[in-house]
Amino acid sequence: MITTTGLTKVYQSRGRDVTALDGVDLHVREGEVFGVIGRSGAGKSSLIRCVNLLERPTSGTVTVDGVDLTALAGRGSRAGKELRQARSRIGMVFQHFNLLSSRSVKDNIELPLEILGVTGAERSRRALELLDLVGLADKAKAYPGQLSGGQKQRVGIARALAGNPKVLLSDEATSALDPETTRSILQLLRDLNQQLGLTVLLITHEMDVVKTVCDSAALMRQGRISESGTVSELLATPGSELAHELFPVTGDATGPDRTVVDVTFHGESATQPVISQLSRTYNVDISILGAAMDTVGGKQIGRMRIELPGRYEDNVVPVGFLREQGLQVEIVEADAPAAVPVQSTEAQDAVLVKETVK
Ligand SMILES: Nc1ncnc2c1ncn2[C@@H]1O[C@H](COP(=O)(O)OP(=O)(O)OP(=O)(O)O)[C@@H](O)[C@H]1O
Repeated sequence: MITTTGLTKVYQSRGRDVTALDGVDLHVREGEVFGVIGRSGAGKSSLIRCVNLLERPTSGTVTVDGVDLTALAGRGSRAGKELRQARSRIGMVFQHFNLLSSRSVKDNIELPLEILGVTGAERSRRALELLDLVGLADKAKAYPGQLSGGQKQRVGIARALAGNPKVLLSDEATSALDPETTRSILQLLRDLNQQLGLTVLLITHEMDVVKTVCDSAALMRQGRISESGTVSELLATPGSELAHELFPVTGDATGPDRTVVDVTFHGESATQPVISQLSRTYNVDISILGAAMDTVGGKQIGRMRIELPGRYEDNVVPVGFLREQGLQVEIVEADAPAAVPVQSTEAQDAVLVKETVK
């Protein structure tokens, strides 16, 4: 639904170039909630603003629902109209809501429809329908100043949906809200995604947002996407930073000559009693050093750090058993908190582990 290729944005600031986006390739599938996470200054806002051409990319392309927006930009007044039409199929929600304080809630929602030239009666019908959809049917006549932050954001979301968009862009939509209101707004985005088949691209600096609502995620750093994929793919990627942030586990070996293993459970494997099977099959005592279990997109996913007696060389077979159960397995280096990715074959395992585990 959204594809960017080689997206680059260079700002001119006080006579020097600031590269905010440095060749971003992004692929957001139809109907998914896709989160881009990164620290302040990573380029997230630039990315989302380039996706709907609020900001003109320096180079690269943006395609939304099959339309190359970058080709429409800058082609004079006719192309401007095409671009405006394409943009009306992309809703945007802002961190600080951007509501007009002098207009009622209903009139705020009608604004984009006015710009699109929709008739008064139709505008009114649509605004009331949208207010109902976001749970604010009784606030049509209220003014933004009379609403809570969460209610303002609901109005912002209703306004973003006025043009019947297929895509919703969310620029830190919950950053100004308290945790409980954040949850309710994320739930609303999820409901809209499912009810309307809406594709949602959101940017955030909060891992909890990704965990709560996203099907897929990308990590952004210094204007680049350093990793991306569905949550399941990320969890299955050895050494994935996002996976570790989503499911942090800690715990040190209880002594020398121990094998510490991070095991990730998702899908079917999450409900199988693999640890007790492992213990019984190989007559090995297993200690749990740390664990994080959660539900993501309705699926149970989790990560556990376990310890087996003996060095890795003594545990190649039990570790292989875990892999055969469909689990993602990473051997943890003795002194480092982060897991060391282990390659697929046992021979590679041994080499890598010898290099990293003393
Ligand atoms: N209009 C601008 N002019 C000059 N530099 C800019 C402009 N907008 C952004 N930048 C710079 O581009 C880089 C990326 O900024 P951007 O706002 O996209 O990051 P971000 O990840 O959204 O950060 P934040 O969460 O703090 O908004 C930063 O170095 C920023 O200072």
